Amino acid sequence: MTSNAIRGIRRKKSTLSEVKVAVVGAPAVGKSALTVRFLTRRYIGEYDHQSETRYKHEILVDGEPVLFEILDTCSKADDDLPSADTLNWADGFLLVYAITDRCSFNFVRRVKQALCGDTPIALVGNKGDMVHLRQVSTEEGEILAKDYECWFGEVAASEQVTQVADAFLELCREVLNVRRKNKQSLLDRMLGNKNSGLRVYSRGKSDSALPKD
Ligand SMILES: Nc1nc2c(ncn2[C@@H]2O[C@H](COP(=O)(O)OP(=O)(O)OP(=O)(O)O)[C@@H](O)[C@H]2O)c(=O)[nH]1
Repeated sequence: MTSNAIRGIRRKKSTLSEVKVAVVGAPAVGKSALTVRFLTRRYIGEYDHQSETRYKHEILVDGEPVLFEILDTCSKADDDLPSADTLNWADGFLLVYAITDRCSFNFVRRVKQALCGDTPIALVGNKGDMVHLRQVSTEEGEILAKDYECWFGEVAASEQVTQVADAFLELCREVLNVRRKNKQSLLDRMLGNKNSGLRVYSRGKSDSALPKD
């Protein structure tokens, strides 16, 4: 292997961002269907699992290599919110409800209340193919997302590939953005502190305008 190739691999490894995402929502909203759709592009109608599942997946997001860790959570009841471990583990949350299930919409609101204010989230209304059974309007989803200042989309894991991937990718972008901002503000604070003893002097018009004595 050439030294250039080795350097390339080293660079790639060192720039690989890790993003941990938890997929949360009420029972049977399609969390597993969405996760498997994103990871494999396939739809698995009946996905029987009794506990949460964790996946690792490497992809390019806007040209940047990202190691995605996805936690497909498993809620057993409508009042079964994600554990403190999950809340602490994830960098971002895909909040999923089913447009056919009003209770699941209320569920994501309760989850949001349990999160810190600036936690990256994306809001997904799944089962968009079942409009005849709709209980939550698109507008309600949009209003909630506006309130949360987050990405929102209605999707159908059963029929769509790109739209489902978009939800995960948008969340990933948000995690990376927040990370960059936090890094920058930390840097600013450090530099700000360092410079706090310095007086900024700039020569300008005001110099000559000062009264001379
Ligand atoms: N029509 C329709 N059905 C869907 C869609 N997504 C999931 N389902 C169905 O909804 C049911 C629940 O899907 P899951 O993916 O197991 O849901 P889940 O949220 O992971 O369920 P739990 O892990 O038990 O909480 C299954 O019967 C799926 O086939 C969708 O987009 N459209």
